[in-house]
Amino acid sequence: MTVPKVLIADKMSPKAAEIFRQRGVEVDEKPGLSKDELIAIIADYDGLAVRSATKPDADIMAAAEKLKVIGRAGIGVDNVDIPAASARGIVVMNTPFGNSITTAEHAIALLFALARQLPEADASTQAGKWEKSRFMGVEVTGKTLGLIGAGNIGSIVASRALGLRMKVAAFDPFLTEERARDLGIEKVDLDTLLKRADFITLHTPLTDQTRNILSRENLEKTKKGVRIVNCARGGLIDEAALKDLLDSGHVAGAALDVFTQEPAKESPLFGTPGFVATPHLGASTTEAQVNVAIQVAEQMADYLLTGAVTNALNTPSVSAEEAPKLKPYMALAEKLGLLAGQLVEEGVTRVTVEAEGALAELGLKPVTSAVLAGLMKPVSDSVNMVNAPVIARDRGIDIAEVRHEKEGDYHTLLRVTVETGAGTRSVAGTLFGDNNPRLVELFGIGMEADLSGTMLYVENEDKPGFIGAVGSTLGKAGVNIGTFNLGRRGNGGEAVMLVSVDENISEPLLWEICRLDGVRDVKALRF
Ligand SMILES: NC(=O)c1ccc[n+]([C@@H]2O[C@H](COP(=O)([O-])OP(=O)(O)OC[C@H]3O[C@@H](n4cnc5c(N)ncnc54)[C@H](O)[C@@H]3O)[C@@H](O)[C@H]2O)c1
Ligand SMILES: O=C(O)CC[C@@H](O)C(=O)O
Repeated sequence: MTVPKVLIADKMSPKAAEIFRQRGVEVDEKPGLSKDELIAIIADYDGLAVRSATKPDADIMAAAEKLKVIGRAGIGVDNVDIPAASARGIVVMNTPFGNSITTAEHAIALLFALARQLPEADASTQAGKWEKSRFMGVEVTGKTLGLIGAGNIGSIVASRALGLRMKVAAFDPFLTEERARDLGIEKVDLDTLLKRADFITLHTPLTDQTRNILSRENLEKTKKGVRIVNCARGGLIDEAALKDLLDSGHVAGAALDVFTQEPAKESPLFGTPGFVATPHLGASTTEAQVNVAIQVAEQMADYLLTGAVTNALNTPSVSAEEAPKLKPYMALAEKLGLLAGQLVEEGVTRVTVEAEGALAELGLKPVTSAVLAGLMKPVSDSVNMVNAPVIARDRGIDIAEVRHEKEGDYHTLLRVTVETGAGTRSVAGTLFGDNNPRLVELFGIGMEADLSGTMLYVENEDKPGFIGAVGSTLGKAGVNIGTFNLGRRGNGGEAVMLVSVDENISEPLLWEICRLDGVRDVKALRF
């Protein structure tokens, strides 16, 4: 096995490089590369670790021939083109909890900075002005904090605000009444929040639904004298409207850690009374940076070395404990998918993945991804486990997963059923000795086969002399037989054979077999 190689492309705690080396992953640290410089070297790397400065886009990924994983040491992945990564089979992971406390603390720090005008008071005092009467503040105790987004960071902010004896009203469409009760906060709609809040803090990702959530219209609906904090993402607030409302005195204060354009080297907001700015410092504490560096390096090393997937945004998670157990099933799943994909002739409309026995106790999502990757391999060169579910969905293929806790004839079984306009066909396999994938059922006919190399598939009427005829046709063509695997639905009924051969099967040879008496279908398969 070759040693995987990772590039750390942004400034990161040295802990990340230390962990990669300890885990046996080669690592280069090159923060501050331009896009062109990154494109020039990225082909060498299996992993790319970034914060927010590097923006892995489709151009960078097109040059990244070996890249398997992009790790974001942080939460927001808006700097990574996830669809482009998925299309190339690159796993994108983040570290969703490593900097949450730190960012929540920054939001609280900004809340106090606004309540007591700390930056302006500091500048004035250090300028020798001693303007005691200019800086009249407000207490936060008893005030209402309007929380937009009550996920990881929002709920930490809520708990800190409750500790400060604030009341917390949250707008988050995914917040349940039960969770709100557990957090000790009130779930409200956005208009109620805007009307009631003395302070507003934003903790949502930037999406089509949240972009401009504090639009001019919504800012105008806020309570006069409101103070606003944004430690989440630029783009959530209309910055021009915020400037106007600060100027008019409707908004008493606003603190932004994040901006629509970053780095924000200039802004109409700069210098506005009541405005406080920090340069995207939400996650910038020693503790948080060590946390995210350790997490991203561990997760990327796990994936590159063992296949374990944690906190991926474009592929299902596989724990380090499950990864070795799932590995042989993934091989079985891909082979069964590949078999089904080569045997169906019409567009697939539905795929059902059924697990029986031991497999039913494991996570099925990665197994389904492997089935789909195998299924679509005959029609796509670039399909893999990461992009297969996306491609399948884009093609309108309906996917179902079924678990049967009860063991059947085998201690573990994977069945793949494929529906097309021409009907439904299913194949099933098991693991021999816990490790060796074997086909055990083909279109409902019991048959054992090791799916590997080149194989001849023949569907025929069960009649005497047929097997000999196939054998001698292959022999005459100089094709050596490895194994002969047979199955039939009953004496004289439908029969199938899978013959592994040492040479390629030419088109004329296929035609010759096709012309044998009783043949219904013939195919050359590759595994
Ligand atoms: N300033 C920084 O340095 C910094 C640091 C860390 C995280 N962040 C940003 O903070 C944000 C929140 O992080 P998190 O870890 O709490 O994320 P999270 O996913 O745990 O929480 C986000 C919450 O937003 C809610 N949400 C989604 N759409 C919404 C909508 N239309 N209206 C209201 N709520 C909506 C979700 O339901 C979820 O509860 C992310 O954008 C992240 O990038 C910034
Ligand atoms: O890396 C950083 O400094 C910012 C991280 C932050 O924006 C995040 O989304 O985690």
